[in-house]
Amino acid sequence: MPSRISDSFKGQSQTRLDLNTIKELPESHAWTSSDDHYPSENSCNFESIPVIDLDNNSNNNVLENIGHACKKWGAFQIINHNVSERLFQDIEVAGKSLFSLPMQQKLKASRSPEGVTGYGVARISSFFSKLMWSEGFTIVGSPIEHARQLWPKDYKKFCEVIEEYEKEMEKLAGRLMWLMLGSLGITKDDVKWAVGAKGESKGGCAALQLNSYPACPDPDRAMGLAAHTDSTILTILQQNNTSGLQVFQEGSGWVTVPPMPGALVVNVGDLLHILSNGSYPSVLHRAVVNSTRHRLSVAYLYGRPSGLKVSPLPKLVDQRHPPLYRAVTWSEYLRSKAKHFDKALSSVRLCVPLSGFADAKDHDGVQVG
Ligand SMILES: O=C(O)CCC(=O)C(=O)O
Ligand SMILES: [Fe+2]
Repeated sequence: MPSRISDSFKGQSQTRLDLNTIKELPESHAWTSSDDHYPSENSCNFESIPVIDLDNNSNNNVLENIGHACKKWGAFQIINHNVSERLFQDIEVAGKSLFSLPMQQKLKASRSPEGVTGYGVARISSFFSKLMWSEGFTIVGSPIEHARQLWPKDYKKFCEVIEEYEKEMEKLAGRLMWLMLGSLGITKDDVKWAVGAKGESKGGCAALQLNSYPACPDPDRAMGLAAHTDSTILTILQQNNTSGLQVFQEGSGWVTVPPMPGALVVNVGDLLHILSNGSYPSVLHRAVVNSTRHRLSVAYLYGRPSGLKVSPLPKLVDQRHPPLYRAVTWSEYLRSKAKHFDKALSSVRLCVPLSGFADAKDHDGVQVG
């Protein structure tokens, strides 16, 4: 078992296999039905996560809809979020230009064994015996260092797009956090650490994760990204008009989140589950692959400055609702995740709610990333 978060990033050499050119699924990537959450396990498509219109002028009840979605699903899609279609196109072009580079070039920007950023296999790979059908690139802040290694003469456009995308996502993530907390009756007065001296939202700490899933010769036996929850407050995902994301719902199993042009997927992460004192489930999700289309996804992973403690918000705690988790800093939680993986939440848990979890389940026993 790895003991530090960086340990879970190891395994760079496996990325030398170029998934874009392989014609037959190698044994190393062939999941078997004895694996937890086998890729072709039944998925249900009747009902999926709600779509919420963020347009301030529309008459819908945004707070109520968001609260309901967070409690029932831990995820929802948003439209009218004010992020331009042009920026979606730009980030897609930037991601595709990165992943279509020759393998030798991509490896120049490899995540180092101690590092967090750069090119490599899925961060959760070390917890599984089979490899995943994907490659990724993680960015925190400016990507300039790695971009220079990838395109020594021509890295500026990539950096500009990434930085613009990060800026837009930071604004949107702050807005979403207050909406998600707001529907629990939490205001800025209740969360002093998230508000600056002038009442503005203090920026969180975030990472941008580009994921590439090449078309796969045997998609029923391959896994794009195995089941996990995010160690974030919330995640905002763009899934480039190609289906692949699935969320787990007790009773329904794996539910496909259909791509909608221009929409973004928002999901609750482990830190918001803790802040909400268990009211919001941090949804278990995964990405499956297909035989014809390359899929790119862009995840904005929104957390907290690493030294700040996160604990159940006092307003959500009373005699009938004792605090379910102890206070943890983001960095402490990430270390716990790297070590305990699917048991990270229970490693900081104080007790189980009297009524059981509001969410589908406690995540013990399933893979969490
Ligand atoms: O590609 C997807 O649909 C999911 C990506 C994801 O879950 C992640 O990057 O954490
Ligand atoms: Fe995720």
